[in-house]
Amino acid sequence: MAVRTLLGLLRPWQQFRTTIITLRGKTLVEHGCARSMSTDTTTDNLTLSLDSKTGIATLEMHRKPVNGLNLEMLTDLNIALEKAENEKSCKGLVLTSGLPKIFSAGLDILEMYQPKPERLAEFWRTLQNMWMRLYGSRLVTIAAIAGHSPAGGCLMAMSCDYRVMATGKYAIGLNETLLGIVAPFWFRDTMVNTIGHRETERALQLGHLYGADEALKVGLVDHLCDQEEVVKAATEEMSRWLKVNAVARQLSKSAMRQATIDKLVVRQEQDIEDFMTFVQRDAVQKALGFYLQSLREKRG
Ligand SMILES: CCCCCCCCC/C=C/C(=O)SCCNC(=O)CCNC(=O)[C@H](O)C(C)(C)COP(=O)(O)OP(=O)(O)OC[C@H]1O[C@@H](n2cnc3c(N)ncnc32)[C@H](O)[C@@H]1OP(=O)(O)O
Repeated sequence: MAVRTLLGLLRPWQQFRTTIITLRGKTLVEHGCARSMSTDTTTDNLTLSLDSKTGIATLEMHRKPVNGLNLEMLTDLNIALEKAENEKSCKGLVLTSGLPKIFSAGLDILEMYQPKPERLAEFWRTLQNMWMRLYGSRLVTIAAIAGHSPAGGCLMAMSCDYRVMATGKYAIGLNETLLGIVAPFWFRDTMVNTIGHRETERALQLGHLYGADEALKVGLVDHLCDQEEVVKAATEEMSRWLKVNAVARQLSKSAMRQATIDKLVVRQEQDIEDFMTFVQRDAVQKALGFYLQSLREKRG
């Protein structure tokens, strides 16, 4: 009972580790690595490694074919982010992809199409927790985007402190309306905080996917470079951020972001209910089915 009361005082994402272990009984494959201070972490979906000299961790997503965010991938992301956060020597995190031409295709649509209600709720809660953890991280977070980054992929990138994107034919943005769905309020808030109200309003209604040049112009990304240079450029930028007094920087970040996170904290359960009601509507299921079909047909 005492433990329960104590857990109740913690923020949802602080409770997460306990939840994962209790609900999913999931353990990660861990192995020592010469580069890391303690251990590196590899799962089917990602690798987390820490450079002990610089204090910079790299979180590389590699869930084939497109880094679609399903429940297991989101769970791994939460565990990896918590691990980096808790490692005292870790100061910054580069979020990137090990797959060619893809940062992340966003949410795995199969999680939302013909879903099982229990899993659907857990999926959404795990996504909420991942966003709160990443957006509110004490670490300097930089997204190294060397590929497409629609919807949930764009959310992850926007949740970082800085974005480096590859020049080329890649697209980034919140394209939910193209699927016949609606970006939830905390996706929208994150975009407003990144590129401003008017540009977000336009982008959301149109489901606009920005090319790299246009994304730079509106401030959706901060720097462009060649595909091969993306991680290097992110790491170089990181060293500039790490020169700033960490406490002052963290307090400034929190002053800018905490109110946005708190909006979801107080509405987390309602948001899960809203999501479940919306996604299970016949019209939405139909639209998702058409969209999946169009993706498959594109391949021929
Ligand atoms: C009130 C509150 C309300 C709340 C209401 C609900 C709010 C929900 C918010 C939603 C957020 C989201 O992120 S929704 C997800 C949005 N994501 C997208 O629209 C991306 C769709 N994908 C693409 O555009 C492309 O795949 C892209 C990423 C550019 C890569 O193109 P490529 O040519 O390299 O690859 P493809 O051949 O297209 O894809 C390879 C395979 O991966 C599959 N695939 C691609 N993206 C996928 C995806 N997101 N989920 C599942 N599967 C996907 C394809 O079907 C193919 O499957 P096979 O043919 O079987 O091999």
